Amino acid sequence: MIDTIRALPKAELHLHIEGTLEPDLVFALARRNGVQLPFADVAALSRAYNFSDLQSFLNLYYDCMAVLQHAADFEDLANAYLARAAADGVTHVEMFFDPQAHTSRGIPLAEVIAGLTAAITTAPTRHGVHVRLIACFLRDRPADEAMTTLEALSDHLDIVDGVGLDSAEVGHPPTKFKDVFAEAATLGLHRVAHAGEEGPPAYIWEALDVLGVERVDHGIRAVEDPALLRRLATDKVPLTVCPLSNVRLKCVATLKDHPLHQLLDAGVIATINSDDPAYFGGYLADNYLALHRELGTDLTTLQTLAQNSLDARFHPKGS
Ligand code: HPA
Ligand SMILES: [Zn+2]
Repeated sequence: MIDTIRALPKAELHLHIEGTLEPDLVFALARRNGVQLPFADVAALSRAYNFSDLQSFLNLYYDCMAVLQHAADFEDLANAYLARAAADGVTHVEMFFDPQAHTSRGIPLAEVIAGLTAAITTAPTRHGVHVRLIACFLRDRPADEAMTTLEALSDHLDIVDGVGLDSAEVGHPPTKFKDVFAEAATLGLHRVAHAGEEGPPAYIWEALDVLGVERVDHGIRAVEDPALLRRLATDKVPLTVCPLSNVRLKCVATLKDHPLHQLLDAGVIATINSDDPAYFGGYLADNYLALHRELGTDLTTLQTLAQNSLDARFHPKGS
């Protein structure tokens, strides 16, 4: 089955490049950059991958980023991910990155973008993968900081063509970023937002109605609201669902409890994605395989999910 899954052409539309930082690369980059880590070795770090919720993951996710210092680190990180994605049959990635997680540590935005750009421009020939960037604002930081970040991003619209919203969801509703997303729309940027991962269905409505998002990241709590399911289905707003992430962050108790099939039965366009694969126990094909094994998702449905991911791209021709 894994070979059949890998052979399906697919897009990855919900992937945080910082979430592809594997423990061995954390230690290699720490050595290269002289960064002191609070973990003795790879095994000790791996043992910390036992999360109770989104925040417990975010704490480790931000800590590990300390090793990302120079453009070459971001380039190596992206190349390592793209090699794995290509092996999984990924042909197109709309890749998230978190500018403020780096600028707040004193790493210039230009350094981050230079490294990612180096990997992205060689990706079609090196990995057979087309890549675009979506810059996510950290929703637990002030909205005016997001606006300043957007201004800085406006110098890089050749490679960044969308904005998103991530980090700690509950207590930080989409409306907080109304003005930032309005400005992003004026700049011609695509708009997405994490909503309904831990937060309530009301946050998904806000993402749609206040931020004008074209896709919803996660969105699984839409199953609690029949009117919202009808809205997503009628307006054909894709959800970027991340099954292994939802289990690891305890948004669902087990994969058997995952609402994917309810979403599909309601006519919602769902796609499958790996979110932060280094932290959540699997890359894209692992997510498809886990659905098949544990949720009973049949091959026809897996094919539909893969096709949905291609249809939900912002850049259908891979440009
Ligand atoms: O799944 C996520 N949710 C919110 N913020 C994030 N930042 C990286 N991954 C995530
Ligand atoms: Zn995410």
